[in-house]
Amino acid sequence: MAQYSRISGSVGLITLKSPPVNALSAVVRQGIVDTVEKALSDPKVKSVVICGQNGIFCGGADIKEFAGNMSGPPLVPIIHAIEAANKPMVAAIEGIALGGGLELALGCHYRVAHAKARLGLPEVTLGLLPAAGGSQRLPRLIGVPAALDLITTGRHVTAAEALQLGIVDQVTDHKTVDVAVKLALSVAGKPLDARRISTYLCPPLSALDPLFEEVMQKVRQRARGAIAPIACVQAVRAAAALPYAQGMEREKELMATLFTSGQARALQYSFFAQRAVSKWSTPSGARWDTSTPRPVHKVAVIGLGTMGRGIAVALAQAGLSVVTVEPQEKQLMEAKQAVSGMLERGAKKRGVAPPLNNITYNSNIQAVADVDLVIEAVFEDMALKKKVFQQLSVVCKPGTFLCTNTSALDVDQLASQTRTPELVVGMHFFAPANVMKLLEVVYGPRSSPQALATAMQLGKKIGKVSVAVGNCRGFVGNRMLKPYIEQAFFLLEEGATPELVDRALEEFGFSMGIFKVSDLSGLDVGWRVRKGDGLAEPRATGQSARIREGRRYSPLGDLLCEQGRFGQKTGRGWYQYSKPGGREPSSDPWFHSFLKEYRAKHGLVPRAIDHQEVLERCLYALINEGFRILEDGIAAGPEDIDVIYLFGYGWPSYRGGPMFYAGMVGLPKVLDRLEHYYQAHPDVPYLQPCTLLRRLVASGSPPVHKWREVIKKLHSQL
Ligand SMILES: CC(C)(COP(=O)(O)OP(=O)(O)OC[C@H]1O[C@@H](n2cnc3c(N)ncnc32)[C@H](O)[C@@H]1OP(=O)(O)O)[C@@H](O)C(=O)NCCC(=O)NCCSC(=O)CC(=O)CCCCCCCCCCCCC(=O)O
Ligand SMILES: NC(=O)C1=CN([C@@H]2O[C@H](COP(=O)(O)OP(=O)(O)OC[C@H]3O[C@@H](n4cnc5c(N)ncnc54)[C@H](O)[C@@H]3O)[C@@H](O)[C@H]2O)C=CC1
Repeated sequence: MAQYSRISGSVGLITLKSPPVNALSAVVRQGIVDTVEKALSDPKVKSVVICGQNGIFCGGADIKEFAGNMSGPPLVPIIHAIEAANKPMVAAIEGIALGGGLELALGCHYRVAHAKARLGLPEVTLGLLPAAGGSQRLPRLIGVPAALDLITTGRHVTAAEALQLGIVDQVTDHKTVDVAVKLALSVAGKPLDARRISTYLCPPLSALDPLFEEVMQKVRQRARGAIAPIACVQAVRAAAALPYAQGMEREKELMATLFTSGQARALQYSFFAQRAVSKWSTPSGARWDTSTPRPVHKVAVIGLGTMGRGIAVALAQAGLSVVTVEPQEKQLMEAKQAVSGMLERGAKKRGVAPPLNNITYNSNIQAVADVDLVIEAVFEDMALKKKVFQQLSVVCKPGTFLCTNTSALDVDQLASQTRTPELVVGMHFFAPANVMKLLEVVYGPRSSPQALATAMQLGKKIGKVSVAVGNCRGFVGNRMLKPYIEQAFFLLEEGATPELVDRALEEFGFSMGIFKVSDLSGLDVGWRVRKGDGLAEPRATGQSARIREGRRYSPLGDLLCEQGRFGQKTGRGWYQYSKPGGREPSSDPWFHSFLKEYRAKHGLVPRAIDHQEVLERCLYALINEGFRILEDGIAAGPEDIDVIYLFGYGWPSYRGGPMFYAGMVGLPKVLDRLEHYYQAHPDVPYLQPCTLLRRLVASGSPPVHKWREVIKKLHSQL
């Protein structure tokens, strides 16, 4: 709703009231219509201030309404009426003015912002464009280049930047409404024609066509198949080229296409999924709202390799005190230099002082005696990790939470090395740990709700999207990756090339295909794991090299590693590079003839493989494992899996994550294709459709937000 009052004798005050972010729901929009009418018809009122309650101006349209039938008065005529008003309208922006919230403010004649406010048009991140006049008014106000930047990226700007760009007229540290009222009093009765942004012409540009061509090319490249950023450019182009009324028609037309698109549905699902995962629960009944985290001020990081360095940086940047331990003297020195460099570069970007003093560097584990929480990041070696956990259990003060950054090992086995297994959880970061947003927080059977709550809270504090997951080999993300990679290897055996597989995946929207990713992260990583599992050893004579434990196996990755081809680091892998450490992959004739020989040796007759088969086999195998994870209760719901893939594995955001994508494709189709491929490859158990998928299809393939009911039923029957 919106509340109306008259203050300082002649100022009408309209307050948006719709917690938590004063979104523009149908009721709020109706409230604005009614209160604006009241203010304009009251002869005592000479000017009007619009603000939001609880220090928040407005978070934009109510995104939940987009999924249903939109009712209530539309926003565009409301904003037109505000702009056309014959009394000055002033927006008092506190907290946020986002999307429709900023568009509402742009309809006002004046804008005052609090110094801590953030403003932006983030519609593109929801698969939309600013269609309440934002794409037409912003370029008229601040010029085409700056508007293009804001609208195509959706980035928020601070009040200071907004002032510099000309979005707001005034920034204040004081009470924003008071300052806005003062301004409203001072401009009462003054002419308003020059304050109506829709009447402006965009600031002239000398070469409009080349500018838009260049921007479009850049945006297309960055969008990797997303349609909203392209539509945003087209809308701004209309603002630059057409009179306002025609520009608005174009904005409406473009929005109509986006509004009903699958991409918009996926991105809006992902917005709510991100928020849903913070409301975690476990099969044993622990929940986010009944578990109290303990405050964490001082954290230890054990092992300053690739991961330990990034984790230490993320912690220090969030203001935590960090104690690092690295026994190798040379490694310690190198790490100190690398960490300081990362902190300095990060601080320069953010315009703050580098938090170098937040970190101490030690070679002795005794240094961690007084920390609140430890994150172990030593080599992926169970025996070593066990030893470290035994030491930590002795050295740390009572009550210290002990966390491991293992990517796949059993968290419970590590817990059993300590005297306090209830304080042990996994905190699985992703490389580079100071950049990647995802954190899997892994609870074992003995982890206490408080330990889980504390790790989740710490994740939030350091800016991660944290997802609580159960303990199993590879947890959620890496467990699902295994069948995906395996299918890619099998496709090579059957006739595909790394180039073909990668192209199919990149056209789907991944920034890199699986073979390029493998070259980047190093083939030796998986090789070591397979060797640890006894899979990568050469077979005794008579045993097939392509069968392990009764299942199909591809030794292709192992064979490359035996040749010293570890990917980018050695300059050779699935592709070739100009030098060790080179970044640009190119097709490698050596690999192609090696593959030919390999197929001939194993009697494999290559066949033509198309993009559809690549996508179906790789992605459906991964999705099937996702269903198994839900069946096993390792992830609480499909949103958890989707968020993990969106933030940790480069899944294209406009496809909503693998489980959402399965729903979009249609569960019966996914089931049918898995059945087809399993029939063709009965020695690949990952392709056998799992019970939950069958059960969902049998229940009429409900939408993704209803899956939890089916999962619950399935669990109660097991
Ligand atoms: C606001 C935030 C920055 C706050 O962040 P934080 O404090 O971290 O809190 P959160 O946990 O994120 O959020 C708290 C709580 O609030 C919920 N929430 C937040 N924002 C919204 C919102 N806008 N709508 C609904 N709910 C919201 C959030 O979900 C949390 O609740 P919980 O899930 O229960 O925990 C941050 O939240 C944020 O960034 N929010 C999103 C801001 C945003 O993106 N705003 C833009 C929205 S889109 C918009 O404004 C567009 C318009 O206004 C255009 C209007 C024109 C529409 C025209 C439609 C006509 C189409 C014609 C097509 C015709 C087709 C046909 O022919 O049929
Ligand atoms: N590299 C990656 O992309 C990811 C790795 N991980 C996991 O993170 C952990 C660390 O991996 P990386 O950083 O890649 O390894 P790394 O090999 O780069 O670094 C490991 C570090 O641990 C140190 N170390 C060894 N024994 C130690 C001890 N007893 N005490 C203190 N430090 C000791 C080593 O000297 C080395 O500096 C592993 O469990 C790995 O599986 C998790 C996510 C991603």
